[in-house]
Amino acid sequence: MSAAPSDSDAAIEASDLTKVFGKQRAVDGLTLTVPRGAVFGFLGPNGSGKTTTIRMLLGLVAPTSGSISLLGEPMPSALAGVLPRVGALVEGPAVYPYLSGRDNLMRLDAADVRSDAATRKTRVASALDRVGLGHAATKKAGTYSLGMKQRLGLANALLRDRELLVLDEPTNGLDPQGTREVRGLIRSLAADGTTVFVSSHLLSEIEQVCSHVAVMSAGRLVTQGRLDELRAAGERRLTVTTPDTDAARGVLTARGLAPELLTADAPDTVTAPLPAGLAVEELTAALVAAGVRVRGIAVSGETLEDRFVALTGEGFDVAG
Ligand SMILES: Nc1ncnc2c1ncn2[C@@H]1O[C@H](COP(=O)(O)OP(=O)(O)OP(=O)(O)O)[C@@H](O)[C@H]1O
Repeated sequence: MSAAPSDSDAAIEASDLTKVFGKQRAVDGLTLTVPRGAVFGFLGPNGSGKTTTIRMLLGLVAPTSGSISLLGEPMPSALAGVLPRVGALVEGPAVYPYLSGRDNLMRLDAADVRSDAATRKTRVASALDRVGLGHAATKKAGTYSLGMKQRLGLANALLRDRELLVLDEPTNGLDPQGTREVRGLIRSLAADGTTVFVSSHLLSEIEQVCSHVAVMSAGRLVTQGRLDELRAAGERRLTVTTPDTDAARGVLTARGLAPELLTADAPDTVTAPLPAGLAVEELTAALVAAGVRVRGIAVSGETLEDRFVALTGEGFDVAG
C-alpha cells in the first residue's frame, strides 16, 4: 500500500534539534530516531516540548538549529515531496462548523492536489467508519463534541494510505471508550505497516500501544528506546521476610547484594536491590543452608511509571 521505502531505516531522524522562543528553550538538543514500522510513543508532562517538536518535524515551525530527516528525506528542503506520505493530527483540526463531518473531509481531500477525486467518496466514508464516526457523518461538525472533532481530525489523516502518521495527543477529549478505540486504530494501522509517532502525557496510553518510547522533560530528551528494554532495565528488588534478619543480611552481603537498613515499620524484612544475573532460587537455597528461617521471599520490579518519574522528576497521569 505504501510507496517504496527509501534507503533509511528510520522514519524520523532528528539531530540536535533546538527551538528557542525568546529566552525559553522549548526543545533543547533533541536527537531522536524513530525506526520504520514502530509505534513510537513521545511521552512527557505538559509543556515538555512535545508539540513544538512535532511542529518542527512537520515543517510547521522552523527549528532554531539542528536537522531533521523524514522518511529518509532531508527537511525542510524535501517538505513538499514528503508531506503527502505523512498523515498528521496536530492540536485538533480546524473544522468548518456548518458543514457535516463528511463534507469537511470531502473538502479537505479536494484541497489535496494529489488525491483522487474518483475515489474520494469511498475513502471519506471508510475513514469516517474507521474512526467510529460513520453514524455522525451527516451531522454538522459544529455540533460535534471535542472527542468527535478529534476523531474527525484522525479521519482526515487516514484519507490516504500513509507511510507515517504523526499524532499529537490523539486521545485528548476522548472518553475511555473513545480512547480504547483510538488505541485499537493505532494497532491496526501499525499492523498494516504504518509507522506511528504518537505524543501523550499519559503513560498508560503509551504503554499499551507502543513498541518504542522517548521521554521528554523540560525540552530535553531523558530516554528513548524499545519499551521492553526500558522495562527490563528497571531495578528489581528482593524482599526477604524472616525473624533472622542479621543472618539474612550476612548471607545476602556475601552474595554481593547491598541490603538496606532495617526499618521500624517492617522489622522482619530485609530488602536489597537485586543485581541482574543473580538467581532468586540460589539466594533462597543459600539463606536456608545458613539456617535463616525464611517466611517469605519476593522480587518486585520497578514499574515504568517509577522509572519515568525518576527520570523526569515529575509525575505522570497514569489513568486515562
Ligand atoms: N509559540 C510559542 N511562543 C512562546 N513559547 C512557546 C510557544 N510554543 C510553545 N512555547 C513554550 O514552549 C514550551 C514547550 O511547549 P510545547 O507545547 O511544545 O509542550 P508540550 O509538551 O507539547 O505540552 P502540551 O502538552 O501542554 O502542549 C512551553 O513552555 C510553551 O509555553
